[in-house]
Amino acid sequence: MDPLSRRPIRAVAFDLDGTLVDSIADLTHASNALLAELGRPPVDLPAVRSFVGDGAPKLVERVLAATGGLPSPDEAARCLRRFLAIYEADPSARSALYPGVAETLGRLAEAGLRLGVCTNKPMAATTRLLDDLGIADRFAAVVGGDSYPTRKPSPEPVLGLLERLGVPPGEAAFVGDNEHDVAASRAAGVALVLMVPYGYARVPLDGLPHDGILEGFADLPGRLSA
Ligand SMILES: O=C(O)COP(=O)(O)O
Ligand SMILES: [Mg+2]
Repeated sequence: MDPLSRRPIRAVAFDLDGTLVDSIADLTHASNALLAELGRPPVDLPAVRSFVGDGAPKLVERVLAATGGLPSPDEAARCLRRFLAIYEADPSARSALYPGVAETLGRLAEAGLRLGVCTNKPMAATTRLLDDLGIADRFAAVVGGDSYPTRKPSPEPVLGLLERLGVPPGEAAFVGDNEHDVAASRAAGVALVLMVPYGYARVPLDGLPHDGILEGFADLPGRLSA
C-alpha cells in the first residue's frame, strides 16, 4: 500500500517466537526432556529453530520424525501432551526478549497504540511466557495457536486479534519473522507488514510480499508513521 494514502496505524500485532522472544533454548530443552523419556537421541538448537513456526503439534511431529520416526497416532498425541506439560511448566528459564523489545513496546503503548500478540504457540505457554518476561501488561489482546480452528498462515487468528483490539486491518500493522506472518497478515488485509531480521525464518525474507525489514526492533516506532 502507498504509505502516503495509508490511514494512521492504531494497532500493532506481534508474532511471538523469533520476533519478541528468543525461545529456542526452552523449546529445545523441553524437546530433549521428552526425547530422553522416550530413550531417543537429543536434537540441537539449529534443528529446533528450523522446526518452529507451525505450532507445537508440528514441532513435536518434526522432533519425533528427526529422532527415529513418527510413532502411532495415539503415541504421537501422548508425546504432544507430555511435551506441552514439560514446556508449559517453565517456558522462560532459557528465553529472553530480543534487544529493544521491552523499551519499544513501552514507547508504543505510551503513544496510545493498541498492542496485541498473534502466535502459533499454544495459549497456556504464551500467557506464562509473556508474564515471566514482564511484558504481559503491554498487550490488550493475545491469541495463540489453539485460539481458533486455524493458525497462521491462515488470516483467522490475525482477524480475531484485531477484532479483539477493536481496530480494522486497514489501520493495523503486523510485525513478524517468518513467511506465515506475511501470508496471514496479507490475507487479513493488514495495512503495514514489517519483518524483523533476526528471527526463525525458513525462507529468505527478501522474496516475501512484506513492506520492509526492520534493522532492529527499536526501529519500529519510526516505521509506523513513515
Ligand atoms: O509455536 C510456533 O511454532 C511459533 O510461534 P510464533 O507464531 O510465535 O512464531
Ligand atoms: Mg515467529
